[in-house]
Amino acid sequence: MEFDRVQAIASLSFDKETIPEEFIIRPEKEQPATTTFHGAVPEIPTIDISDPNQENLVRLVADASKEWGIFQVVNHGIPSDLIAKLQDVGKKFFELPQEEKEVYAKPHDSTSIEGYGSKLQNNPQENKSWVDHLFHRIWPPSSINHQFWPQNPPSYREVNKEYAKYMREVTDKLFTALSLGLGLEGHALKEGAGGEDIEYMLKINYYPPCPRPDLTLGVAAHTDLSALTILVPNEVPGLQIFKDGNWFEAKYIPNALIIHIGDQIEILSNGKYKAVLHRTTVAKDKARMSWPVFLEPPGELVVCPLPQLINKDNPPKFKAKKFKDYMYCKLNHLPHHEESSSSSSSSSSLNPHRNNRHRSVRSSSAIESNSRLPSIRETQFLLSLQNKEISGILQKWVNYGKGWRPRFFLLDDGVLSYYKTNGHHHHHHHHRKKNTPPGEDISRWISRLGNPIGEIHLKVSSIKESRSDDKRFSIFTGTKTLHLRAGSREERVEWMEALQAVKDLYPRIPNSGELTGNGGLVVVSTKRLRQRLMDEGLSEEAIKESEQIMRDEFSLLHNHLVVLKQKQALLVDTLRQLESEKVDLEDTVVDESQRQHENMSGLRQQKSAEGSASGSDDDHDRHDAAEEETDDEDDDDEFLDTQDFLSSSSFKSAESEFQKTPYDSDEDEGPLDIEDGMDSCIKFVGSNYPCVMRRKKLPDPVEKEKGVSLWSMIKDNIGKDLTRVCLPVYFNEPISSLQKCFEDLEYSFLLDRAYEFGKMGNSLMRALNVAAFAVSGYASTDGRHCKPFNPLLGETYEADYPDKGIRFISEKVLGGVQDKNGKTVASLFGKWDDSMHYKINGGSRNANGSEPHLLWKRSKPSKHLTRYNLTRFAITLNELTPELKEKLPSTDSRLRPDQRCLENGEYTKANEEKLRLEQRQRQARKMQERGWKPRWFVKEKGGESYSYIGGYWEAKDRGNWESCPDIFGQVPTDQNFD
Ligand SMILES: O=C(O)CCC(=O)C(=O)O
Ligand SMILES: [Fe+2]
Repeated sequence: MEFDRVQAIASLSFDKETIPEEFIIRPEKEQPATTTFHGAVPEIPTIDISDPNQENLVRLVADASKEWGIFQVVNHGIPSDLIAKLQDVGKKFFELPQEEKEVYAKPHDSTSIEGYGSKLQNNPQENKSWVDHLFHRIWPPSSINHQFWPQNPPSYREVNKEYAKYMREVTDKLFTALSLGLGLEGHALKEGAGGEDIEYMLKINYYPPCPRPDLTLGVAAHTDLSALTILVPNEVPGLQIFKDGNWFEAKYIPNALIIHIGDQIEILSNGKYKAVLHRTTVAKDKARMSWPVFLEPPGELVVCPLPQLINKDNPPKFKAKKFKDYMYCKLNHLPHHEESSSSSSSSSSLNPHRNNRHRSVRSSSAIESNSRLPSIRETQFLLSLQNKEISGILQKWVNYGKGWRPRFFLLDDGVLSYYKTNGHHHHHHHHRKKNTPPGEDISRWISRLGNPIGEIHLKVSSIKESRSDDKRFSIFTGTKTLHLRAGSREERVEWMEALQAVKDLYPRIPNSGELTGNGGLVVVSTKRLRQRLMDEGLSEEAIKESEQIMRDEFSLLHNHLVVLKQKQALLVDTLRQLESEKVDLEDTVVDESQRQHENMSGLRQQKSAEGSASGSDDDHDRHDAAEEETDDEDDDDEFLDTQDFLSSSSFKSAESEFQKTPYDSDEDEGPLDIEDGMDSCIKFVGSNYPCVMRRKKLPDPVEKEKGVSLWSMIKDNIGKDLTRVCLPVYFNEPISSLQKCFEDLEYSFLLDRAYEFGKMGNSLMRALNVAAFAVSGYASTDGRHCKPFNPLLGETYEADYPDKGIRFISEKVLGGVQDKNGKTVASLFGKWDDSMHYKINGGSRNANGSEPHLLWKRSKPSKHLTRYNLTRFAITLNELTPELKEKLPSTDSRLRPDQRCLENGEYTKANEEKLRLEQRQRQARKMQERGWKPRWFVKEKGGESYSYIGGYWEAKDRGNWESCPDIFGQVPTDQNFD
């Protein structure tokens, strides 16, 4: 118990440089060190209430209450030695031994706030406040509970009684001035707040010295739920006022009283006077204290805007509520400040506090109070928070070559900009999680970053959290998608909150579906036309006809618009897709050009060939020559990746969730672990194949991935047909399309099963398994961002998988690979990238169908995930054992050098080889014109498909590959293909 008191905690941690975690304000950007305004501070109005010029006084009080919601009063008539005594006895109380103070502790079962205590943590996310307090009423006498009035120091009671007497006088003066300031009679506000029944609740705040005043707050941002608060502080500064978007420190004026407008005056004045949003900071080696007196209506009193202030132009802004209910709601995070139903709802739709997002207000405490719905000032505060800068480093997905790169993001005024980070900037980020350089003005710091490389207007963007990775999220701007990753889950929460808060400020503009919606209904009034024609004296028949003409014309026009609208929607979709692809490419170019520039200036003489797609000047020339050579050909060369790349559907899957979590399953599970959890009735087939040991991981990369010089490549290609650009291997996975074809057979056991069921005459199960097979091929596409190598003409791939009961041979012929086509039957359900279940329900829609049965489940992801995200099965496809190497024909994908180099992580060589092979392939068309034919397949007569002519496995058995061309060889001569 004792150690719950902040004072006790402070005494323990006094020598330390830290404070307990639960006191530290999160997010960091809300800590007082970051949020306090430094510089020329506008001063809270100070008012001399002894001013005999009543009019003047009223104006000052009213102005201050409207603009600030707070002011200081001097010459208030309370003797300064009484104030000194009040402070002295309060201080002495807090200096009593802990046990003695605990005598006055607020009883646990008490519904009142009276007593000695510390702010309770309402929930674990909320931080604790660096303050202890004592509450007790001091007026009216009937409300006083003396059990909470300390007996020690002995003069405590007397001094407080005396103080209460003076308080009443000051209170009356203030209420009068405030009432007159609203054009009301002098007693109006006091009466509205309870008249002589107003309760005076004294609070003593004791803020112990704090080793880290920069990290915590005494009292978090709040408005007081009182009508008025009259406060005396000690000399240690700490009260802060929120005004015009900033937290300003209130100046300490000895002997002045600080007057806060509370929620009840805001309500009574129908919003004319504003409850002030305030908070307190703490000091490093001094105890701060304050003595607010909260003037509160009696609990049963219904508080509502004063009727005198309400008229047609001034509808009530607040609902009537008993004070005790208001207090209950505010203390318990319930809506307490709803606007009256007659007032416009537009401001509440702007209310960003609905989701209780901002901790500083969430943990607000007037009298230990917390609010869900904010007062006007709180709302302004929240709005300003959202317009405030929030910044930090996020990992941004750049492209397939570069992967994730750190970028500095800055959210300011609804725009999220991002910048390159380098050099000294990095340095800062290591220090602080939220990356604002310590002690440095953020705007100055940002100006050093240079121009942003991108800007996102949040009001038109949508944001989405990744479900599989708790650090990732994406922003879709309508034309491009940014994939981002925060440093931690908490950081993502912060970003999401900030981004969402900004978005909430802009009400959604409905997608103009009006044209297509409403069943295409366009209301055309012919009333005026009819009137006009009638005036002309036309016959009813003619009028009707005219009306019909008009309607027909409108209908045509409308249809036309609908079509246009649809076209526009299509275009926008296409644009979005293109844009996101383009942006990725552009990012690469920007990155590369910058790097190139740096290289150039650093190494003036040396032409940088580092990481370049070609290794030397010669290569460049050769490359150019090759380009020129084919420039005049109007063929659509299918061996150049650009086109495929730009339209690759794998781009779209970048938006899907990456499967990055390493699966902690046992690697040595048998090949049939996929059948775990499968119904025994369908487990019975396919398990009698031999076990073959295959590799479980790709080789470790030889080279560290370094940027391929995409710039030099693009530079060389400026003005050329984009489809002729050779893209570096970074966009590829170390698998060819032929191998990928075989990958579709990963779950071939489904076909085996279908076959078994067919044999048994169970055609339903047969169909279900075939359908599951059709779907299963898609399971491996998850997270596969790279495209397979486009096989060279004549390239082959064999897969001998006795462990699956399959032998597979493929060859690149002209024409594509036939698509698989699967139709799902009604009783089959599940997710293509996860599992399929079936339910036998006889085709009826009855709810009493059978239990769902697992038909197929995707294999567990590999433990050894690389950036290619290959499945366990895919990892085996390009494996080349020495025995196999001896037996394979020279055309096998496994022997393709660029692909092999990529798999080994020899990127430079892989790029060189890819370039070489693609140049060579440009002659493929010529080869075909000269009558080149596939080796193992023949085109079916009158059809587009090819069929196997046989002989491959036989040739393999004989080890006779004489008929196979050296398609990957070093010397490109046409003869090789003849
Ligand atoms: O300590 C102060 O100056 C202000 C305290 C306060 O705002 C409160 O207790 O409601
Ligand atoms: Fe307060």
